[in-house]
Amino acid sequence: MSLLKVTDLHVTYRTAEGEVPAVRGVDLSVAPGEVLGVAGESGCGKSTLSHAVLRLLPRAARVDGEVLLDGEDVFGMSFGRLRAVRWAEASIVFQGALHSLNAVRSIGWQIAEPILLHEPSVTRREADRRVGELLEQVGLPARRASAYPHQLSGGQRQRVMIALALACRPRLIIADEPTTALDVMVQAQVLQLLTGLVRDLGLALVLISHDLSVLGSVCDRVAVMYAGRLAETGPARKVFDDAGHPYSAALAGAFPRIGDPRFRFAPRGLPGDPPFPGETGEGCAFRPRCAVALPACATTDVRLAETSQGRMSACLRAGEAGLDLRGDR
Ligand SMILES: Nc1ncnc2c1ncn2[C@@H]1O[C@H](COP(=O)(O)OP(=O)(O)OP(=O)(O)O)[C@@H](O)[C@H]1O
Repeated sequence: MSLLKVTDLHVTYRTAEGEVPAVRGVDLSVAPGEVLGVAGESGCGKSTLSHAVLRLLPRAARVDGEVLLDGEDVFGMSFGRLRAVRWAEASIVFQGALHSLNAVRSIGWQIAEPILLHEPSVTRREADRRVGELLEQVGLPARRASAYPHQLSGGQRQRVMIALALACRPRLIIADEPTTALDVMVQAQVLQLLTGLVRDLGLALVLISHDLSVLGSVCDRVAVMYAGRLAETGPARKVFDDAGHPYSAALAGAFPRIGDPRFRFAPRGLPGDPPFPGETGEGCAFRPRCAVALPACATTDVRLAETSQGRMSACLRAGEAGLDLRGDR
């Protein structure tokens, strides 16, 4: 059974310039103990999707569709229930969270705060004990609780963010680009730690990143997003190694990895930019940047469909024998 189930989610921002359809019909599910990656370039709607799941969007956002958290309808919850659910059942690590720790409070104080707020029966002493345990779980000595954020390295602060996300023992964690500010080695360590904890504790994790190679190595499944829709979903490693959509193929080739024979010469990069929401036009939104587009792609609105067991793609050419979806760019 899914812990998180998103069905036909649409999010449109109302702005002075008009409507911005940021998410256009997304279906996702995540099971306990599973790590789902959501990949895509900036502006594809990843953050909007993750904020919609916990109803954290601004008032100007119109939301349609259904989000079930452990079977409970998130959009139908009272505000009281919603407050109880955030942190305690689902927590989110925001993009740029590394800089959002309070500079004048010890990290122990900051981790204890949500515990004391959400669990009124917990005493200060019990909260401090849990803070120590949480720090050790993320590989920091319990005595570091008295440290201030400036006394920690970027990687250590990121571990604190993970301890914070785990503080109220949620069943779902959403992490939006949690390690982008870190160097590659520390990034890998922190993601291994986060995904390891999630699997050991039987939680569900939605990990958002523009870097498909990172997701390919730490996630169970990935969903690749383009222009507010899913372009492809499938087992993470398979999508990275053998993409079933030209956009995933381009993303997989866009980030060099040492030792990977695909990058013997140079990463291929991806020319152009994603379309502005609302300016996707007719046909496939990726078509103007696609190296293998056919004339039919200009008029056919291809929806996500199964291409093989456990894999789905929204490309007319998916599954065509012998075709390299990266094309001859
Ligand atoms: N509050 C808002 N009002 C209007 N448009 C918005 C708002 N927030 C986001 N958008 C637009 O919605 C689209 C999707 O943005 P979103 O932040 O969800 O994408 P993203 O893939 O997470 O990118 P990034 O990694 O840069 O955050 C973008 O075109 C963005 O400009």
